[in-house]
Amino acid sequence: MATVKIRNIVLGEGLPKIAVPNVGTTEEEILASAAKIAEAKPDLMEWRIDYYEDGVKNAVILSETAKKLRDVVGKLPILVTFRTKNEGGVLELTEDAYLDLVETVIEKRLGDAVDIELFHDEKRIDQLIASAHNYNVVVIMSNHDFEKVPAKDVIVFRLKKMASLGADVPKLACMPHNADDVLTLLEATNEANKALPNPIITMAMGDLGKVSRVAGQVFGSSLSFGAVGKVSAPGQLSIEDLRNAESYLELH
Ligand SMILES: O=C1C[C@@](O)(C(=O)O)C[C@@H](O)[C@@H]1O
Repeated sequence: MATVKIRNIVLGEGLPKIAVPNVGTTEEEILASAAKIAEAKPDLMEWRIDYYEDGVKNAVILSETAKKLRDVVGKLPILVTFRTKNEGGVLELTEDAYLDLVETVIEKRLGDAVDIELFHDEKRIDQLIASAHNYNVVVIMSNHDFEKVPAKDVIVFRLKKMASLGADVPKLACMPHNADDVLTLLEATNEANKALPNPIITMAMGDLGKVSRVAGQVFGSSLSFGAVGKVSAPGQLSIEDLRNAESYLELH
């Protein structure tokens, strides 16, 4: 399997990596959470900029905060994510505003990796992926269904589609309502992981989905999101629980 390097971490090799979301809403909160997150030593910090309205509205403010954030976390890899409202995010943006914001994140190199959602204008997505690669920014492409778990073939299709568009790491999160739904997500993960050269990331959300967040080694998800303080999605475990579960379940 091909691996993907984000600064000093390698996705698709060894234990699934742990990302902690930073959901601060002001610069002060963002920097304070970053200090706590860095102290907990995850593999990566996800900066959820949809929580940071002032920064989303003003690229200068966003860049200034990004510089301070880098000083606080040192070498810790940073994934910058604007999650749209349709896919579980906090702020509403027009299609163009979303795509322009992602472009700013890439061209100002606000992080080492960027989240780009699959379901947007394909031409712009193509350009953004090309630009990210020019700027040496890793592309984690994502899709979220907060209502349900799509059919297995749909999940596999979406993950393959992301890879075919040039994403480095395809990612999908969905909401199960019963055990069958969780199995569907896990089966799709196993199938996509075998079919694709890319490391992938999947999770079922909510309490039912928790088991999927610790099952990456078995079914093929290369990263799991754990919380330091506030969660950014339902069912996220604390970083301590996630770390303990991963080492307990380690394959030898
Ligand atoms: O895509 C994801 C996954 C996630 O939704 C989760 O369920 O852990 C959390 C988000 O912050 C992140 O962008």
